[in-house]
Amino acid sequence: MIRFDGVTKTYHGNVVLDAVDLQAPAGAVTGFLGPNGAGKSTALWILVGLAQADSGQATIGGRLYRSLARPAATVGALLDAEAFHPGRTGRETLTLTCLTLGLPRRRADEVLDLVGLSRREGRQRLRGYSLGMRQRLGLAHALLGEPDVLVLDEPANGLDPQGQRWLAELLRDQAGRGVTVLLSSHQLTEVEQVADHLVIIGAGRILSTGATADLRAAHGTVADHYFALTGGADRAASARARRTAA
Ligand SMILES: Nc1ncnc2c1ncn2[C@@H]1O[C@H](COP(=O)(O)OP(=O)(O)OP(=O)(O)O)[C@@H](O)[C@H]1O
Repeated sequence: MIRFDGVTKTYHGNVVLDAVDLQAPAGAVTGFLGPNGAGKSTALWILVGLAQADSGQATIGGRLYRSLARPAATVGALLDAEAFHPGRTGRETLTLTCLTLGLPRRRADEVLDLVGLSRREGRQRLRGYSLGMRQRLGLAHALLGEPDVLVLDEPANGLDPQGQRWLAELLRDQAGRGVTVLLSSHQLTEVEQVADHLVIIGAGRILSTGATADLRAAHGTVADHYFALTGGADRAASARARRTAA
């Protein structure tokens, strides 16, 4: 279970997250939707201890990330598929993390299989990977420690339609095993199909939360609901930017 309670974050006087409350339950996929600059990545960075909240807290199973006893077995994160060294092969990248975490080297091959990267692709250097292959490697990396919680920032970026379908099945399978999946994305239709719950954020504020089926029943399509909410959030963001510039 992931919880945000009153998380506020300011960068250079701009409020990027404004008293954000959010819950992502275990055994479910929670889609985290919002326009560019809404604060999704900042929220995920705070959750995994890469950025500090000014106030409030984000917890995993009731604990701050930094106080988790076994962080890699608890949380798998894919925040930036470009973060790995381009000169290493996919398998080397995974094996290095296995060694760091005390996992058997064979786990690297297991997760390569799980994300559909072949042995030959595993031996390729990352500078030769397509964006879709890098996303798959990032997912493999997140899955190494068989975590209870998956935190994924735009994992479908660069995946072709088959890749997106595969990702949806992987996430449903993980949720079916009791994993908490928090998935940020811009891809409304794809997220709507995979997510049990949706959280919509705009200009740093939570605009809507609920079960996907309930939001659909109440608002027609999730896309209609999203655009009705975030059109206003865009205007709020522009107004704030103008105030900051003035
Ligand atoms: N390290 C930082 N320093 C200053 N401002 C930052 C920093 N990180 C994020 N921001 C600002 O915080 C706001 C929210 O950015 P964030 O990346 O969290 O949004 P997002 O919803 O993930 O957007 P996108 O969908 O484009 O990835 C933006 O205005 C961004 O410029």
